[in-house]
Amino acid sequence: MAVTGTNQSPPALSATAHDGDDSLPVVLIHRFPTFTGSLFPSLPTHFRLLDLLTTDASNLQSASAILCVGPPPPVTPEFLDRFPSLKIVVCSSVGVDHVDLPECRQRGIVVTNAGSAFAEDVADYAVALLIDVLRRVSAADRYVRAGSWPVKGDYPLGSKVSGKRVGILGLGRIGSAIATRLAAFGCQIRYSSRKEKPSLPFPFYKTALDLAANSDVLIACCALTDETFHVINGEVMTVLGKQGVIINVGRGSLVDEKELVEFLLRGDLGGAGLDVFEDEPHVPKELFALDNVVLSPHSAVVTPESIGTLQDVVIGNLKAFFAGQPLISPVID
Ligand SMILES: O=CC(=O)O
Repeated sequence: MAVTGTNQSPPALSATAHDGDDSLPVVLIHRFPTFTGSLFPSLPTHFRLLDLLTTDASNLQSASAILCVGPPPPVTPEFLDRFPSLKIVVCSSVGVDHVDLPECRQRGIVVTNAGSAFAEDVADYAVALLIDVLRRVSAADRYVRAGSWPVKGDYPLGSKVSGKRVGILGLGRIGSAIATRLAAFGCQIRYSSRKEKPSLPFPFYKTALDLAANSDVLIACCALTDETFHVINGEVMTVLGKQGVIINVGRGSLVDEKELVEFLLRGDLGGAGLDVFEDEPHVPKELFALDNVVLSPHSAVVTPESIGTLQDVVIGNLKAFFAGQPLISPVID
């Protein structure tokens, strides 16, 4: 999961990247050209920020730290070749699928992510999407706004949330926060994760297929890796069944989007709540007409209230690195 989606700007950030005090440690900012937002307000107090898009590359050979804001364009081997002294890539997102982790590991470059800075925000949003799809909140809102209520009468009933078997794909910080919330709603939680977590009271299923076969709703919130690419495929959708619902707050490519569109168009799935897509910001147009689908522009990620925590994590990781201390949220170290 991303501080932002693939190319969105985080909200409410307020100091632009700039050269600063020469005595401060240098941090290179890696961002999309379209990122017109600004950086965390107190970042320039601690570091001299050099924007990769506006700084002469020949000045950057000795830089040891990069801050990815976004996520930005992919951090590939070719990108890393430009920075021979690089030792750390700090990401403001939870998801780090834009970073070639094996390559970083091989080069001895550590990578950090946003840790738990906005796990609650994403979990809240996943629950919102689930309730919206099942109880048809957005669709009913459209019905009222279109003036249909007095003309066509009552809107069709939605489906009960309590009691639903909810399969969570990825029981990390976000998945766990979703589980806590939905358990309080009376849902029956089960999960699939890289590893079983025996201390948790929820049933564990080894594969997405087994999880889907035992769930009414599948929530994707795991990291996107080679192993989880299209982990929700046609076979998984088939066993989830005609009433089954898919919620995705992770990455678009966790779900085979073409298959998903086909299943929804044929009525072979009950619905979907999608905050992420395979080719953001482009969303399959076929979904626009479907009232059992809730679409959202990679908005689950963070709230202004969580930006302060995110800033602490980002700055904390950079400070720890320059001080030779343990990192706060290493993904590889
Ligand atoms: O999508 C959001 C994130 O990875 O932080």
